[in-house]
Amino acid sequence: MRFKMIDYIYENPDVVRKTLHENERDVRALQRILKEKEIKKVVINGLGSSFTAAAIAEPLLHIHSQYNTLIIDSEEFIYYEDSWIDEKTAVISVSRSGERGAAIEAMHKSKTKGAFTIAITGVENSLLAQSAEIILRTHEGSEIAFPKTKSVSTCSAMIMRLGLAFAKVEDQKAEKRIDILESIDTQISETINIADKQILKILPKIHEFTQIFTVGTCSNHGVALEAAIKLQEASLTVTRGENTAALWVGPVSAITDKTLVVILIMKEDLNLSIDLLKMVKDFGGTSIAICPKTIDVSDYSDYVINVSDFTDPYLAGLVYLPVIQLLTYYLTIEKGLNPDKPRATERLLTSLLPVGREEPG
Ligand SMILES: O=P(O)(O)OC[C@H]1O[C@](O)(CO)[C@@H](O)[C@@H]1O
Repeated sequence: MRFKMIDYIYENPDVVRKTLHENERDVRALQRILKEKEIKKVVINGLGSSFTAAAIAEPLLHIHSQYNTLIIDSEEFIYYEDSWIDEKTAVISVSRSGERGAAIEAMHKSKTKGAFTIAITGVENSLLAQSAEIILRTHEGSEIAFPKTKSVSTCSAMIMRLGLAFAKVEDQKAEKRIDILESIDTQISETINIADKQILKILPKIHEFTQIFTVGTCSNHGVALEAAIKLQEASLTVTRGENTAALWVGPVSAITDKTLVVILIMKEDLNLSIDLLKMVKDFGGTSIAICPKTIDVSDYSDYVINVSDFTDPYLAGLVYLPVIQLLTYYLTIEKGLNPDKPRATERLLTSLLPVGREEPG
């Protein structure tokens, strides 16, 4: 049986390109508004995958945005609102559905404190969209699968674009990255085509692990966090997402022969990743390295899945993300589970949706 999730994963390149293209004018307008309002701080919040979409873009925001930036889970808004939210703050709430209580509440509270509010959402008439001053709509189209894939990519690309828009005029590197981002859909597409075949080849050997660790650095740290959400939501496999170094300094001790470690590797973290791969072997675990063909870790890793040759660590998360999505899809169906509607869907939605609201398709 073919599930919707795999089609959605294949739509990634198109919907990322469309989202960036359709919002370009609004992004430039927003750039001016933030200047006029003399904004000093930006607070980005979301829940679950919408939070990890922001986490993937976070390193880029930290190096380019001229505004002090805080990225938090919407449920943690209460800890920061007194010191971060005022009339010089832009609050960006991210929610594909636009129907998550905490993200909407963060927006309402921000408004009462005079902050400027922006929604990144896929649904134009959602509660979140209704409560924001500016809406940046993601263009993933319909996504009925409960564990989201293409909309995580569109939200992340949108936040990356904003991070670059918030750069100072003289920031030449930001200009270059805008160009790279504009054509990143081809790298995403190439990656999906390569990785899909490679995952299918190794699937019989990797589907029985009961514990998974996913790790990466820079934008791939956010991808590792997203992998933990996705793999648990869909395949029901206990998964921990970490920064590569954070797994290496201690938690690596929990690895056993039941553990699969998925390491997202770039040239910047190659040495660290090789050290970790060696440790995984010493502790009896099994590893998958996700990296471009230009990086050869076949001596250290049990399996390798390739991404396209992409060399920007701040944008790379968008290129590595579909590999995690494909891995989730195949591990889920291999277990005989339905990736579009995991068993907890109804129960979770009852507590996630505001009263009287429905999950958009
Ligand atoms: O982007 P949204 O619609 O706010 O959803 C956030 C989270 O809610 C879910 O849709 C359900 O938990 C997750 O898949 C997602 O991570």
